[in-house]
Amino acid sequence: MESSAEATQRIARISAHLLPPNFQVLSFHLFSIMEGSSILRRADCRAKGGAPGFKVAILGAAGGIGQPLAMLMKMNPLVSVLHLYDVVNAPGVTADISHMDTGAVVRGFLGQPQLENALTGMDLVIIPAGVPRKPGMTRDDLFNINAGIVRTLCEGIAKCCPKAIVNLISNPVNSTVPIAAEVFKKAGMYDPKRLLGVTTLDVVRANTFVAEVLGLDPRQVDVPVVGGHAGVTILPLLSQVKPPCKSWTGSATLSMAYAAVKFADACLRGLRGDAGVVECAFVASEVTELPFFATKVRLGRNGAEEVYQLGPLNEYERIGLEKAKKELEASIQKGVSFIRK
Ligand SMILES: NC(=O)C1=CN([C@@H]2O[C@H](COP(=O)(O)OP(=O)(O)OC[C@H]3O[C@@H](n4cnc5c(N)ncnc54)[C@H](O)[C@@H]3O)[C@@H](O)[C@H]2O)C=CC1
Ligand SMILES: O=C([O-])CC(=O)C(=O)O
Repeated sequence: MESSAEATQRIARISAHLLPPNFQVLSFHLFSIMEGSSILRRADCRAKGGAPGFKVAILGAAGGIGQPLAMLMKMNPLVSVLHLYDVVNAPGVTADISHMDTGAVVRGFLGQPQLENALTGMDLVIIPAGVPRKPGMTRDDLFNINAGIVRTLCEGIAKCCPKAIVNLISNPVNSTVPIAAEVFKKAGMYDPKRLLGVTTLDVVRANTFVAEVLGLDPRQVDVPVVGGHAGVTILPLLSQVKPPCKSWTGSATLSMAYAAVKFADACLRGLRGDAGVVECAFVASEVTELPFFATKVRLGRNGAEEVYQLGPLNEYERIGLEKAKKELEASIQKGVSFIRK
């Protein structure tokens, strides 16, 4: 099989035939630099021609969600710099993604000693780091491992990019968001608008399933999903589905990466100043008596600039809401106590 070095030389030879003579020298020069250099050098080469845009870091970038998420963010025209951090395999994933001929410059960061460099200067930090569920586990079973991981990563954010918008994917989201909030409070930089638990997968799923039942294009369906992101706390408001209607395993990685990108893109459009960017997210909230709750939020230059009320609920949804709040309260408290203990 052709090695990557051989492939690079072959592409260089072909390009040289296709390019005008003055570009041929440049082409060989560039390819020899690329082949002999480190991953970081490759990224720096491209940085000179990099597109304007936002700086985004993915923490846990080598995982089941992290890899497709990194690929999709590399394709996002709003991203100029993409930092890929993980405790394993970050260089390999970075090398692979960096060969995509899109505008964003990609840089890889491996292990705790490189966390601060990964985070410095970032506008948006997306966190899919941590262990996923295995069959038979609840999301809360992940708490013991993921709570510590999220704490460490958020301490890094507090130090290196305190103004960044944070999209938290690691489960259990109902507890990891309160953990992040407590870490940020301790560091004296907590801004509730900038911390968002990603519940987009619930919306994406609800849109897809409802569209299937109604025979519609899922892109035309909008199901608000409120509450939180676990069991009974996930409350789709089917009475508020748009367009209005009369009737009605392992852990996700690819659809979650899609959902994470949909949400991150909305955050970046908000940062850019676009009007009317609205998504569901698990945020600090006064919509119920609980300190955090997932509802529709309007995303702007400062993050979640407006948190929307629930709107009218039917009887079924009101009962669901009470169940959701009970479980959510315990999960939030568990996260808060983890840091305050
Ligand atoms: N919010 C949501 O809707 C969803 C959340 N999830 C959650 O996302 C998380 C990740 O899931 P997968 O990607 O499938 O898991 P995975 O195990 O495939 O990937 C996790 C990655 O995190 C890395 N990691 C572990 N400790 C780290 C640390 N201290 N710093 C940086 N990276 C670290 C691992 O090396 C691995 O590459 C899980 O907690 C899962 O439950 C999954 C699906 C949906
Ligand atoms: O179920 C899991 O463990 C992963 C997750 O949050 C989801 O797929 O909604």
